[in-house]
Amino acid sequence: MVPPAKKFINNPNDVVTEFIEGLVETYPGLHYLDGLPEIKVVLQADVSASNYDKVAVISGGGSGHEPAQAGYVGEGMLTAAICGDVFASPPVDSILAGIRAVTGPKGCLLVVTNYTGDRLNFGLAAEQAKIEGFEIETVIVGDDCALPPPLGIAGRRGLAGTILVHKIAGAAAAAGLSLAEVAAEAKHASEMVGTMGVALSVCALPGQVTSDRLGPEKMELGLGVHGEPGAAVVDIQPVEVVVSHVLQQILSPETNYVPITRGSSVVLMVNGLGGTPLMELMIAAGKAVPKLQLEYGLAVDRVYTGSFMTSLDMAGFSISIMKADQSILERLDAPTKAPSWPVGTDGSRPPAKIPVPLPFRSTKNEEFLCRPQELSHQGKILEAAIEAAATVVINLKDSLNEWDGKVGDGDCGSTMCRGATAILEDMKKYYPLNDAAETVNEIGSSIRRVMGGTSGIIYNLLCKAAYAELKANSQSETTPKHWSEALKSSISAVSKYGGATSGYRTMLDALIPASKVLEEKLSAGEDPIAAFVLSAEAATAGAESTIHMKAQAGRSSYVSAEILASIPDPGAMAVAAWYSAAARAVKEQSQGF
Ligand SMILES: Nc1ncnc2c1ncn2[C@@H]1O[C@H](COP(=O)(O)OP(=O)(O)O)[C@@H](O)[C@H]1O
Ligand SMILES: O=C[C@H](O)COP(=O)(O)O
Ligand SMILES: [Mg+2]
Ligand SMILES: [Mn+2]
Repeated sequence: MVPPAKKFINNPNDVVTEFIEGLVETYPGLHYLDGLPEIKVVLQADVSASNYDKVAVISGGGSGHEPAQAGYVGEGMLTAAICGDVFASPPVDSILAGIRAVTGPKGCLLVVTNYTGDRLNFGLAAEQAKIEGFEIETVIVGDDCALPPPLGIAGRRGLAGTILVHKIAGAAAAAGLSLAEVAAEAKHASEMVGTMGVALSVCALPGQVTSDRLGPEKMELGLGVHGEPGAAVVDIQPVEVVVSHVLQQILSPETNYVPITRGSSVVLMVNGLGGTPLMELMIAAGKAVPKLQLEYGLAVDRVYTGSFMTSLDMAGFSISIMKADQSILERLDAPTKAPSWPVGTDGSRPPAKIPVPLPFRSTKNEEFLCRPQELSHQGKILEAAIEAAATVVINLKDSLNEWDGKVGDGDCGSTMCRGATAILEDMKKYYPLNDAAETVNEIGSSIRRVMGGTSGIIYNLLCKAAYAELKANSQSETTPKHWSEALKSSISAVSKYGGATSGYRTMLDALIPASKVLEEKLSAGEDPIAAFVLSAEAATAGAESTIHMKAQAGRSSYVSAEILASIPDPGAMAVAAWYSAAARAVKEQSQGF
């Protein structure tokens, strides 16, 4: 057994919480929303929703990119940062807690990196916040220039250019502008910046074994900040050659990702990915500036070199180039107290914890929900199915992480395991198991509480749609036909929001065949349990068939076909596992009667 990567950590599950604890001790101008362990929000110490007379600027995303995003919280930059687990976007409830904590009457701008998980979790949180009466605008940043168009529905990744967007939005908000004006400046900035990354090594996730995909002689060009494979693997070159290649890729007139032409003014950011010494970053910056000036005819007005948005301990860097005008330069130069923006900062002691503004489980749920004293026949079957499904997901954690490490960012198993563990705990406490619809709703709220990432929000959507369908149609008893309809409507919801369908190499490639077989067999009058078991076989076959699919959604869409060709989609394999375990459990449980 290869041991996990060596790290200065305690429990790998606690790294984000313990990072924030250290951060707020270090920078007294920052506070940590206290009270609920799942909610990891860092905010400006002196801001509360009731007294805030500026537009709040909120960002966030998966952790592992420190100092992004929490290190950019401070007057003149972000008002709050929502921290997800490592490489997994934060769940909806955390984002909502952050919005509620800092948003005043002028509203809130969400600056979101373009990842499926972030887009959907922040998107749903924005919808909910609007219902609660908040003014919300969202700007999505996708500055990656590594891959040429056409890109799948995942689009361009949000990379270090996002930090420049934060600064511009934060300065515009500090200047007293309205929400529409701040959003317009942020959107404009996001359209002016392009980024590309390179790396010598792959990052090591806390508690996981490090992959040695590159070996001693190779480097990767065009990668993101999550360790997923880059666009190309090449022999190591001198940094000067690497810099030339990166500049050419960003400024390519073919992709035309940024409207920079001879004579333009630009801002340069050379960003370390966590494991690159400042010496090497400065060498890269020193080569990039004269190339931009002499070879591309650009005026380089500002240079920022340092580690601004990392990928844990990855040895690598990215270069971002933003087309600058007077207004952008003024925003970048405006003062800020954000500790990780490269200027001085101050703050008032002592650091304190302040409570999360609103409980995320409504009091209605807390008062009225409890596990029934006596389970009905259906309740027992449901309990056995949930228990089996959750247990198998927990047991599959390492395999899912390993697959996701090859075709994604290595967190799928950890995210799924977190959800499954919460489901088992909450089920014992308060799932109303005799009511199938309400139980599905509660599974959704367990997921919403602890599970971020793409899989978190997708399962959240699945549960919401299934609940609505079951609630509308299964008044007294939930029949197999109701379940089949609920599955169909959850799949439609996931397709609607996530944009993927059959053949895109996602969990839908397990869910859709399962749903079809279930519906067909039930309509043909097949015994419902046999139909469930047959549909589980279809889920498994569907999941395995993803090995041969090109990825058109999610993070795998950045990964080359050769790498994908030997690995199944982790999300689909997870579905096959829990769905099959549930079918087996239902069969066994029913035979017991
Ligand atoms: N648009 C989408 N619709 C449905 N499922 C998706 C979509 N994008 C990705 N997925 C699923 O999510 C899984 C990855 O989950 P996870 O690792 O939690 O998220 P992330 O890739 O954001 O880190 C993939 O294996 C795939 O099955
Ligand atoms: O750190 C990663 C991103 O912010 C989260 O994206 P994801 O949830 O889609 O993996
Ligand atoms: Mg992730
Ligand atoms: Mn992942």
